[in-house]
Amino acid sequence: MYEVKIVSDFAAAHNLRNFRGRCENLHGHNWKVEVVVRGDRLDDAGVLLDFGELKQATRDVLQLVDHQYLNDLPYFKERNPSSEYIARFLFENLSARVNGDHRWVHSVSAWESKDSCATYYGESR
Ligand SMILES: Nc1nc2c(c(=O)[nH]1)N=C([C@H](O)[C@H](O)COP(=O)(O)OP(=O)(O)OP(=O)(O)O)CN2
Ligand SMILES: [Zn+2]
Repeated sequence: MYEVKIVSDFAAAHNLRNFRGRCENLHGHNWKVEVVVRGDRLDDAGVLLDFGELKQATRDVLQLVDHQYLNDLPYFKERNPSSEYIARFLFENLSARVNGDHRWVHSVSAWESKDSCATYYGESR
């Protein structure tokens, strides 16, 4: 099994509904995002997935959330824009772009601060 990982980031505002305390108020974070892709076969160049391609796919997906008020996005109308659900949103959108027969998005981690992170792994693999 092979694994590649890239990191990226985005900035956004949110507030957490039904959350006890100050996070119910409008505020923002600079999220750091880690994307892990796994697979069992390398291409003719000996790579699982070009880092550049993965970074570009990640940037494309991050455009959906960067500098947005996350609560306004349809995905977060019924789900709180917690780091857990943000990681899941990114995972689902990236999987649609990156997954193939021999490689798949394994996890997406959303670091809300330098010491707090949530990770989504998906359900099928
Ligand atoms: N599991 C999760 N816990 C929390 C989330 C989350 O997405 N998943 N989000 C928040 C809020 O976004 C909040 O903005 C975090 O605020 P902060 O004050 O930084 O949180 P802490 O209390 O952990 O900060 P310390 O200053 O380090 O105590 C909260 N929780
Ligand atoms: Zn927050």
